[in-house]
Amino acid sequence: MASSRTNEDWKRLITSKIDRLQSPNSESHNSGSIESDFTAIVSPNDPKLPLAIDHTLLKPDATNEQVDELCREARKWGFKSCCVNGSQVNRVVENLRGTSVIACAVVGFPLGAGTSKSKAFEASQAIEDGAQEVDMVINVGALKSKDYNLVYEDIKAVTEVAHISSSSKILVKVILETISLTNGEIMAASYIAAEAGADYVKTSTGFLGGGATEEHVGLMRRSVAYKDGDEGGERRVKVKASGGVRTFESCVKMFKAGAERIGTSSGIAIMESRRSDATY
Ligand SMILES: O=C[C@H](O)COP(=O)(O)O
Repeated sequence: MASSRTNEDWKRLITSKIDRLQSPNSESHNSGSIESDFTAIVSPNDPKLPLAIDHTLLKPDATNEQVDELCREARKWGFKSCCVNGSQVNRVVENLRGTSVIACAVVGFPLGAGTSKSKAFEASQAIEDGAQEVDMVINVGALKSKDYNLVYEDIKAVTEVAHISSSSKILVKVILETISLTNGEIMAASYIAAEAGADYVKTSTGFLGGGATEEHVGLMRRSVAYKDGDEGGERRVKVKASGGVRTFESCVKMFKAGAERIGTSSGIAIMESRRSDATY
């Protein structure tokens, strides 16, 4: 269903949202408790750690053998998912059959500049192939043009496919590409994603350098906090930190800032820090 909001409506809503978030005395400023299943993790030996990690291989020249290895590693360590490009979803699903590790597919990746219809189709194909989570890139150019309705419809095209058309609910993570955005744009994009039914807002593709920062994760967390409690007290929109998260210490920082999922191509290095049994 098309949004009944115009770009002017969105501008008003976003301005009021940002004003509330920036006001030190407002309820919104203090909302968005960062307590989660993962904030208490102080050791890489904590069994919850791998459940927060999307084990990721998104480079364009990834071979079948590398995808198989990714799945072997995910099974060994018990990661939450293997995150891959669409053409590899079938292979990942076959590799992970009978395990608790799920397949996650990226959509509109890494630029996010294609059409909403193509993103929706890509998502539906990935879901048909067995993906249980979909990570889509927003239309960054539309956001910067303040074409908020396009940004919303673009996300909605994917959340509708994932939440309505499939028999089991597929989670949608919305990649903002924070390195390209101002703080105001991060708040606006987080708010629009939450309104469009996102399950997570995610920082980065990892393709533009930079990546997740504690500041951006915290800002995203606060921007979507207004949705908390909508569904039986469950936190409604979560934050995934991705791009440049290479160490256990970095994971801990992201959890403390409000992330409840980490996307990383360094999952093995992170898990192998178990040897030291360090606490932070
Ligand atoms: O979605 C996850 C990112 O692409 C991973 O980025 P990374 O290679 O910097 O860990």
